[in-house]
Amino acid sequence: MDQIAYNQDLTHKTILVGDSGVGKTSLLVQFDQGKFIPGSFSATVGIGFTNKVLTVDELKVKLQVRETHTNTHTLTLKGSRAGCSFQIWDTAGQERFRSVTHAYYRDAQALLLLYDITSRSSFDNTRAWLTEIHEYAQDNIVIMLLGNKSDMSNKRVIRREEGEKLAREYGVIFLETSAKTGSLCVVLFISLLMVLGSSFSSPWSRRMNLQEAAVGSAELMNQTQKQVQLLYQCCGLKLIQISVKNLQKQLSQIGNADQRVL
Ligand SMILES: Nc1nc2c(ncn2[C@@H]2O[C@H](COP(=O)(O)OP(=O)(O)OP(=O)(O)O)[C@@H](O)[C@H]2O)c(=O)[nH]1
Repeated sequence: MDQIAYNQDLTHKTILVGDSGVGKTSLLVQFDQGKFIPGSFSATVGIGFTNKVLTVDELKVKLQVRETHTNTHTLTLKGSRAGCSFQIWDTAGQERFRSVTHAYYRDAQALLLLYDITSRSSFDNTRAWLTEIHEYAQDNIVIMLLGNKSDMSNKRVIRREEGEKLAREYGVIFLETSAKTGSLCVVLFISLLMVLGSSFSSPWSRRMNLQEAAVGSAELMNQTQKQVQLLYQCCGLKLIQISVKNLQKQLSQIGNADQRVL
């Protein structure tokens, strides 16, 4: 395994929050492993590491997911040339872990707030989450509101427009995702990294290539392209063009994952 040097001072932290059961862990696992594991995640026994390499604009980055205590995963992205690292923390949604979650807010640069499109209460609770976020997080934190489980259209109770409206009200980015199908999971995380990475000069802020396993059909890729454009418009960053053809080509070359479980 490559030894990748990075500067601890440039660590960017992202946290996933939202009610219990909305799919935070599933979304992170989908991004990390390109798969969906149905059923509830229980307490992780021991410590696991997964490493894999993907390419963002010719920059090789190493992903590291660290599973620690109950439902808490850390995903670390270490840029080999960028000299920075990104960590994505998955928090437990249950009330009893809330004080632990608060501690993570303080030094996070980005936050993914999830609700479940089949659960009215999880959507209603996002307002309370947002209040809490504003209380504990940094003022300039990047927030994304995510309506997860978009694959369950027959059980949908929250219309997309409701999510969009709430996001507009709070001035945050909105996307619907599915940890099951992988819909937008990859682009979501990569986009977030790009948003966070925009504070660095090249290569993070240049044109990017996506190389990941979780995105499927051409239709989804078209949708992905549109969503990325939307994200960048929302974030005030320059529009980044992603060639669907190039993306398809790269997706077919997947397979360089280096996975290890201790
Ligand atoms: N159909 C469908 N099911 C999902 C999706 N995401 C998560 N689930 C299911 O929803 C349940 C809860 O998912 P988790 O990922 O454990 O939710 P969580 O938000 O991490 O929950 P806590 O750790 O308790 O905060 C599991 O049974 C998942 O399989 C999705 O996108 N689609």
